[in-house]
Amino acid sequence: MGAPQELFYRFQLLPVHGIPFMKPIADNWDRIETFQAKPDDLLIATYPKAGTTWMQEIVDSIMNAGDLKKVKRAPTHVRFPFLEICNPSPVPCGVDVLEETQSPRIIKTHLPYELIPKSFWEHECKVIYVARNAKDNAVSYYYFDLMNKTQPHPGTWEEYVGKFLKGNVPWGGWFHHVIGWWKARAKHQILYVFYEDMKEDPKREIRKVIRFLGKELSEDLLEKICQHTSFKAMKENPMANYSAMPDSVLDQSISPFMRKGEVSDWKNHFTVQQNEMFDAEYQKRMEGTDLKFRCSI
Ligand SMILES: Nc1ncnc2c1ncn2[C@@H]1O[C@H](COP(=O)(O)OS(=O)(=O)O)[C@@H](OP(=O)(O)O)[C@H]1O
Repeated sequence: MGAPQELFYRFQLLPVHGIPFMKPIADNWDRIETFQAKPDDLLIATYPKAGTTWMQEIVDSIMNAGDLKKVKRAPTHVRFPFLEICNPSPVPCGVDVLEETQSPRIIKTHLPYELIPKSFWEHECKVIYVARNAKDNAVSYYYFDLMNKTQPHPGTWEEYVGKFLKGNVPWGGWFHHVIGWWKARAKHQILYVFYEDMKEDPKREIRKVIRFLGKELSEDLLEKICQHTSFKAMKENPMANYSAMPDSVLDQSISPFMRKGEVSDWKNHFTVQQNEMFDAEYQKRMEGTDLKFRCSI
């Protein structure tokens, strides 16, 4: 990105239709809301830290039929424009980058369902949504907020658990996000994938993505993609591990972007009391939905 260090600081959160966003996103909301999608745009939508980068690498590997030279052409944040991201000038906003991006475009977003620009639905665009259990998602987001110098500081873990449950974090609440996109499956072409399923049987989940994209790949290529998108391979791949981002934005000496990549790491962080409080709130907020997560596999 090459932006001068002083451009980046921890942005305040401002509400957009009741959802907290970092100030540059809120300031540019009109341009994001009126973004014009194209019919062959593919959205990879997630709550932050749910497995976006992993799915991006899988989709790019499929689209390039396992040609890893092509897949390693550029870092993740260059290969996949981030729809709503906005930084102070001269760093371009996602909507500006997208205007210059050739189709078919594969677009990253963390927007909750109801804030997706309407043109995506008018063009019946496909969406791959990745969801991760709330406890591991919270732990991953906590470490990310420590190392991402543009997001509000998370405070202590104890403080952060409360903020996460209240949805007082960038892109708002986990419950609202995962349930909103779950319900949206009834109306749109959405493949809803779980991080825990990807960990349990990556080949099975990659096959689902191949089918959803209308592609056919040999078992050998499937194996190759599976290897290339393993946590170990991605952690070592400079085009997938965000090492191309300057330390002034992502300080990987605080916490690596490819941190653990596990299910159940929450058990190393939640106290018994925090876990009971979280479970009680979880039960209330998930009541009435048939959306089920696994906190261990
Ligand atoms: N290949 C693979 N396998 C398993 N896990 C993986 C993989 N790639 C990324 N990750 C883990 O996903 C977490 C980052 O989430 P996102 O990519 O959604 O982050 S972001 O929202 O785009 O910033 C972050 O999770 P934590 O390690 O728990 O923090 C990454 O390590």
